[in-house]
Amino acid sequence: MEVVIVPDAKAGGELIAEAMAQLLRRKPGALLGVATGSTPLPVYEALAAKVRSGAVDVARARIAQLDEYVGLPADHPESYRSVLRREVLEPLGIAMDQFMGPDGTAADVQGACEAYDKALADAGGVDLQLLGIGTDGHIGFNEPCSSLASRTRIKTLTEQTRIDNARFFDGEIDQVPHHVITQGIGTILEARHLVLLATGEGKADAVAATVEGPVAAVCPASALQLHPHATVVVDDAAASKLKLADYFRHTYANKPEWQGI
Ligand SMILES: N[C@@H]1[C@@H](O)[C@H](O)[C@@H](COP(=O)(O)O)O[C@@H]1O
Repeated sequence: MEVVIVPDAKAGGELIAEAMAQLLRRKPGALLGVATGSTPLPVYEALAAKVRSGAVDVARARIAQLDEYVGLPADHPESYRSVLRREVLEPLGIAMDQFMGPDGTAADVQGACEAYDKALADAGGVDLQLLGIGTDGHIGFNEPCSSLASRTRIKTLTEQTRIDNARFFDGEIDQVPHHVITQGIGTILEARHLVLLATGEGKADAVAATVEGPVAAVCPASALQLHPHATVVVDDAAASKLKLADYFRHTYANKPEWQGI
């Protein structure tokens, strides 16, 4: 696992957008796994700026969704499909037919989950999966004690996650669905490169448990320790509880040859 400590969210966004741009230059049809939440927004803004300036071409890029609420109509403004259309696809100029995600409105939810895992595999797998992290250490919507081998499936949100996400529903927790579909941890671990971005002091405990704690289902993000190419990008505030912060800073500053993350 590589830990990169950046001064602020904007620098983290730029670093990850550049990694995505390098991937797309090598592999124009790459499948990018994207996350929702506030944290990844600087990544999408930096990548859109690169598209506008001609630094990268996303004409053949494909986008895969990480998770979705169950029961919200697909055109609900806070369905993750709508959020990603607004925050990723439209700014990048990527058409919906280059987008894939689980169907949160399916009558057969388990069938939709299995179909999504198959669709990801049939698409050749995710090349780079961007992840945020919940205050309880969740990735996607894999809440604490999710199996580290889990596949895409239905999950029940914790009260804390519903409180955290109520801000997207006019501050009303009752509007936040209880159930979600999420790529499983085993599914996420199949992506070729995992990039987790965490910013702000509120994520410091979760980041410390992810990076320096044991691999344990109680902190689902700690599963990144099992992945051969995982990059954790954190700002100073989110890094504030890392015991090895000085080592991580020193290592990154002295990378012998800059090869991206
Ligand atoms: N399912 C999403 C996660 O993918 C995201 O990482 C998390 C943190 O969001 P934020 O970045 O807004 O803190 O929120 C939701 O639970």
